[in-house]
Amino acid sequence: MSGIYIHIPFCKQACHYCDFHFSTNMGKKEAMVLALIKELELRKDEFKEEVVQTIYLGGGTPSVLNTAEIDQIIEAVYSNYTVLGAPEITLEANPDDLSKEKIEELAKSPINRLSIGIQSFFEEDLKMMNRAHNSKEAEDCIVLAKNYFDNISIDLIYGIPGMNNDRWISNIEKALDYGVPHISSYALTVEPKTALKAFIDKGLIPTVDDELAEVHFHILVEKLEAAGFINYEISNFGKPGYFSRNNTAYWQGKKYLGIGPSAHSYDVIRRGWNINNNAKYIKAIAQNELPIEVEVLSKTDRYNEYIMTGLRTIWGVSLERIKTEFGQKFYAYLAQQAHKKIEDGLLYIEKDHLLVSKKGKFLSDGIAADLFLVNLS
Ligand SMILES: C[S@@+](CC[C@H](N)C(=O)[O-])C[C@H]1O[C@@H](n2cnc3c(N)ncnc32)[C@H](O)[C@@H]1O
Ligand SMILES: C[S@@+](CC[C@H](N)C(=O)[O-])C[C@H]1O[C@@H](n2cnc3c(N)ncnc32)[C@H](O)[C@@H]1O
Ligand code: SF4
Repeated sequence: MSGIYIHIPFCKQACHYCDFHFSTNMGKKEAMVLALIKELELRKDEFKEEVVQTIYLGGGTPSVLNTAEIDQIIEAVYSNYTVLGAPEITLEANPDDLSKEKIEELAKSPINRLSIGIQSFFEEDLKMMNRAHNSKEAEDCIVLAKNYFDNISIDLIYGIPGMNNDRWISNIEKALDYGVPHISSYALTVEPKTALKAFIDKGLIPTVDDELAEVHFHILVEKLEAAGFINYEISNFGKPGYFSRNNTAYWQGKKYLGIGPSAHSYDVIRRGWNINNNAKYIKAIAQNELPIEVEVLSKTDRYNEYIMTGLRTIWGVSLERIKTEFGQKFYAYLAQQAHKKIEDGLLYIEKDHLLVSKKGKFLSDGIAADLFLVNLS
């Protein structure tokens, strides 16, 4: 099982909180599509033993591409890689791009999973975050998309300053009313060098309140679980049969190739990062150079990575795998570090797997960090 991630580095406008790589200058869109296709060709040997099971167009905003561009990119995957018979092919889309015509066209393309960046159904939140869509577009696009796509996910953000519990509950209830089978939901994070950070520093908007985010997270888990969703990863909830195969492969440590500026790649022993500059990326690819920085992962890096991702998921960390893949020294260290957290009710062991309890869930990244190793190899 392996996946290909393709980063589309353009957005119509910058959301105040976002530090992902994108440009609002669409002038290079055509050249970028050609460069992405060429990178797919240049890197095909890295995946010559692999069967691609998921293709994910993320961003940035992939829905700024027209369907001919989307088709060309997916075609380049098929012509250079071995692709499973029925792969999951996701497109991240923003509501303001999803007109009826666009959705109809997308439905004719190979895309079979639509991940829509709703974030909130409320005008106040959307304005505060500087989203390009309004609340009507947020609602209309789901109704339209449901006529053409079965596998739909929406993204929602919580812990937004000014968002009280009632507004957050309404957002969740609207998502449930629309009957989407998958929801990804993130706590608003204040990233350095974003407009959000500058506004908070100047006192123009209240700071993001961690306690509010934790309350929102627990409301989210309770409501979605009651509605039949499984919280299969801290930020991801799916009805049975609708877990994201792409994300699941990441969390289970499968290989993936990241194409496009800022995309990262992983092949179990190495991690690669593409340059996060559109002009430099296009120039390098045109010269048949891969603008990628590669880091070889030590055993300790791989252990830390497995602890971090494993504890975020319902599959947990396999103690057997720790013993066989990393050895007795790693296992003994983990057992010793986990002991206190098990006593405190933050972690538990079930069927030889270490898992985060309900009490520990919101804190899972911090709990994982306490189990990290620094220098064993
Ligand atoms: C990078 S966006 C790409 C997809 C699309 N452009 C969109 O906005 O939905 C993927 C997800 O990351 C979320 N995200 C980005 N920065 C975030 C932040 N600082 N805090 C919480 N969520 C964030 C977005 O809101 C979105 O749901
Ligand atoms: C994991 S995705 C959000 C999940 C998604 N809404 C879904 O369909 O379930 C969040 C963002 O992570 C980023 N991302 C995912 N894989 C990446 C990769 N290999 N390289 C760079 N960015 C990546 C993209 O910006 C993407 O928008
Ligand atoms: S959240 Fe999505 S639309 Fe907003 S700037 Fe980031 S990538 Fe672009």
